[in-house]
Amino acid sequence: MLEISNLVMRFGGVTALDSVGFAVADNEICGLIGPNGAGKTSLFNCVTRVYRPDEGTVTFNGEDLLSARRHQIVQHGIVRTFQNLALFPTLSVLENTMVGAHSVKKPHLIPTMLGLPTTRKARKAVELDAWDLLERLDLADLAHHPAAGLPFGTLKRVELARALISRPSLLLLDEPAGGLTHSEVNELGELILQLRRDYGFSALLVEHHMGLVMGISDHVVAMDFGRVIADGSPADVQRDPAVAAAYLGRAA
Ligand SMILES: Nc1ncnc2c1ncn2[C@@H]1O[C@H](COP(=O)(O)OP(=O)(O)OP(=O)(O)O)[C@@H](O)[C@H]1O
Repeated sequence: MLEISNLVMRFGGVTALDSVGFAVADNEICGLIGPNGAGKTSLFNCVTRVYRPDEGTVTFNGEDLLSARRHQIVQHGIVRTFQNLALFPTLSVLENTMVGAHSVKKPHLIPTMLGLPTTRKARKAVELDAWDLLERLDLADLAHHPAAGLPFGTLKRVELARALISRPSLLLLDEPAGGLTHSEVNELGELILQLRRDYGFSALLVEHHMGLVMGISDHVVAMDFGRVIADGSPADVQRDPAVAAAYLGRAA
């Protein structure tokens, strides 16, 4: 589904990505790990067209993603969540969820939310869909609560709802476990697996929490200094001496 090949990204003298290549299959959760500075965020930013790589190709279902513009990525069925969340604090949980539908099929939704005229029927359909997701994510009781003031773990679920309303075929999850407690991380892992069963998507999961990555990934790619140093099953990558050396090297 997603194929990354020979990707090179340089920032002045720093080579953030050095001939990176790997693939994510349909309906697969692919964990992307590596110590700080390994190049994970740069890779995410190339796939979502925030950055334009210097060399290499990224294709999604056979289509060249690098020729797409940044705002077109979502139309390819690719949606990303953010490490530090990217919700609108004054909008309600329901409205934040509905915003996710805007960029794909309903470009008129934002004017609706701002009180400008648009088709009421279209808004209603998106709202019903949002309610379904909120029920599914145990957020329905908070639907009219503003995002501001809600616990971090709850906001992470709101972000998932917003990502899923566009029914992505590829979800890019940027450190979803960051800031969560141990039990919240376990619940999040279960939730991601359940949501994949219910909605069907592939995911590329950048994560430092090894328990989560190894627990839910079908396949793990490890990076260090901009290169892929291991690519295989969670068990194989965990046992790989190059991976252990990369983490120990950084810790020393
Ligand atoms: N915009 C930028 N300008 C200059 N250098 C950058 C930029 N973005 C990343 N880099 C450099 O590229 C390398 C890879 O960084 P990147 O953020 O992709 O790593 P990472 O694996 O996501 O790290 P972390 O786990 O800490 O988020 C690092 O050396 C970093 O300093």
